[in-house]
Amino acid sequence: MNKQSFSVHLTAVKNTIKESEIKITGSKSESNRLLILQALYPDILIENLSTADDTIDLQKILSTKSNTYNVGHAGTAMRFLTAFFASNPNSAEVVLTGSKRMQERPIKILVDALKTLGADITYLDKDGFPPLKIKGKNLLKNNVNLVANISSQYISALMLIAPNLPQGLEITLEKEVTSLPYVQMTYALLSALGAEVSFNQYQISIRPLTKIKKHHFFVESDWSAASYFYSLVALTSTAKVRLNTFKQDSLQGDALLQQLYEPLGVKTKFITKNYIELSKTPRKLPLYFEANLLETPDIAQTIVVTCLGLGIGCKLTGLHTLKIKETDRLVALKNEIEKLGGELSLTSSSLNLAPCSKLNKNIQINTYNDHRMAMSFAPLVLKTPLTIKNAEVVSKSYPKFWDDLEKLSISVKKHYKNLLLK
Ligand SMILES: O=C(O)C1=C[C@@H](OP(=O)(O)O)[C@@H](O)[C@H](O)C1
Ligand SMILES: C=C(OP(=O)(O)O)C(=O)O
Repeated sequence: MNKQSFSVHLTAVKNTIKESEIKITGSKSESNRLLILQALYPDILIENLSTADDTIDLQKILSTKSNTYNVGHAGTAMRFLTAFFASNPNSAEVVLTGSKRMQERPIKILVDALKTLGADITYLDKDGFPPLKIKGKNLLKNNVNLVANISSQYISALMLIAPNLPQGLEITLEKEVTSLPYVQMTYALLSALGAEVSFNQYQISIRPLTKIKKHHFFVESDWSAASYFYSLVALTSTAKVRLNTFKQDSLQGDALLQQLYEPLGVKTKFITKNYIELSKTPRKLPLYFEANLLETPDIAQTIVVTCLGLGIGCKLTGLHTLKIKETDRLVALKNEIEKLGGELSLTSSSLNLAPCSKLNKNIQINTYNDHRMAMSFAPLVLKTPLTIKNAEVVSKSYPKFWDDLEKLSISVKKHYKNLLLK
């Protein structure tokens, strides 16, 4: 996990990228769900698994025997493994921990729910936060209430273990469900596997499953990763980028990019069953772009930075989960946008960007251990040269990001401490 740190200096011909084709890695959300399901039902075969650190680390943990496991920055791995270890009566006592930031990301709602079902979990440091000590048990109770407005990952974590529980599971959700498409993704994967599952607004019911129906799963590529190419195309004057492997009936909420970026001048076309082509359409931009991203929180940074580059205003709501992600993303955005000359005002669940006609030059962007801070600011290179610090953070979800950017004829110069390598 100790990667060598580097910054990247980005330059490009103004408003221009080369027409190109990019193979985006598998969805980390689909991959991480399928890895947990595969650990429960070993006959599952997975194709196009994500190469994200979050997925590779989860895969290693699931295939290694140890007393202590470290998930690094991976929220899904932390939440899914807590439920997995707690419900596995054959698992020895384990300690589950993560990065310094992971130890500040709340997990109490999930731990309380698992304890209600009979789990044996203790906090090793601060109450409500990792690290956790978990002793695996047979969870015999089969109904639980869960607060649903903080992180959908708690819901998915319980759903993933449910078909393997002796009595299945009934979950009653309280408060408005946040990041709903991720719960629907979990539901869809369980149904495809053959589980008897129902999901009616606040009630989820999953029956025990012994014999799976579907064995072979192909992971669609990651729409959140595709968002950076939407931003690049929006910031060019004319461009075409082809991305694969995507599906028209995606399980990923971030496929909404196709509609969200239309008013920002990006057209999406499925040119074959699995290839999309993004192209720039000449159109009058709105003065203000507005959207509620309650269901698609991971693309908030991409969108606000696109609007900054386009010189238009932006009002995004539904962002209350951003402050408990890899960093407080609202504060991080404000700091970096203001360095560039933009003006961003925040509430605890929304942001408002004022139209900005000119960006400051040669700014160094801090990334706060957040892959999405690095990747969302990179497209601004089409407007002004800039440096992204600690650029290695992208490997959390998209290790080849900087290589793929070079395919578009963007110059990416890596600076390792005192060494200039490329
Ligand atoms: O279940 C998942 O795969 C995810 C759910 C979302 O988290 P929240 O439900 O905490 O918003 C999302 O932000 C994260 O990147 C991946
Ligand atoms: C929030 C994210 O991931 P996680 O919560 O799984 O760490 C993300 O990838 O943007």
